[in-house]
Amino acid sequence: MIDVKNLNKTYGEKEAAAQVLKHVSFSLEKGCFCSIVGPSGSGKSTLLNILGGLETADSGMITVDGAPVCGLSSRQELKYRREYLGFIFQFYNLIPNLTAYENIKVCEDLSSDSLDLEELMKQLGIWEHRNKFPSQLSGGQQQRCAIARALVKNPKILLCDEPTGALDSTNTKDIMCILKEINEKYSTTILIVTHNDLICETSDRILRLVDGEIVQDQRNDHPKKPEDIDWTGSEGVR
Ligand SMILES: Nc1ncnc2c1ncn2[C@@H]1O[C@H](COP(=O)(O)OP(=O)(O)OP(=O)(O)O)[C@@H](O)[C@H]1O
Repeated sequence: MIDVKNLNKTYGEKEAAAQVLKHVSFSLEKGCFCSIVGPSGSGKSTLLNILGGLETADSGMITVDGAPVCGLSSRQELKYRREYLGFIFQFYNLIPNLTAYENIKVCEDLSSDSLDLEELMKQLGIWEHRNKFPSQLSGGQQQRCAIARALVKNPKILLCDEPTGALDSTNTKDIMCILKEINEKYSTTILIVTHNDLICETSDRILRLVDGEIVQDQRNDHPKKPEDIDWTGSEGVR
């Protein structure tokens, strides 16, 4: 479903130039649950942002369902993002002066093929908090809202940048269970940038980046269920 070929990205110029992605290539099939791991500064977020059209690569090719998604016009790029992509970030990025419900509703309105908002909020356990503003919600509740916002338009690909990084172990477990459930129920392809090795254990694919290069591309034929993992001690691990 996602094909990445020979992706390169350099920040800065001349002496200050730093190549942060080097000849990155991989393919992911539809419904894959993939962890992207590696040391700080290895290029994980840059890769995710390029896949999400938030940044551009210097060279290389990305195709999704056989269609190129690099070098699109702004109109085509908007269409790609609307139809294909949902984003989840470490710090939720909810709009502070909208209620939980309104934060999700604005994204529902973007799609012609959206999921049922009330059902989704109930599934995520946040329906009773629908009239609260983000500042009145706990971190776990805010992240559930952010997940609902990303999911309501029924994206084919969910890009998650350290989604449990700000959460305690109980919420980490809950959020991982939700992401797995979504992956299985809707065959959503999920990519998670993380420093948490336990998340790798739940994934069926693990890409490891070091200094902008993929040094390991591993399949895991027996991913663990998040509910079977003891997440104690992994709180705050991004
Ligand atoms: N906009 C930018 N301009 C210049 N350099 C950048 C920019 N964004 C990222 N970098 C640099 O690119 C490198 C890769 O950054 P990136 O955020 O992709 O790493 P990461 O693996 O996600 O790190 P972390 O695990 O700490 O979040 C880093 O050295 C970073 O300083």
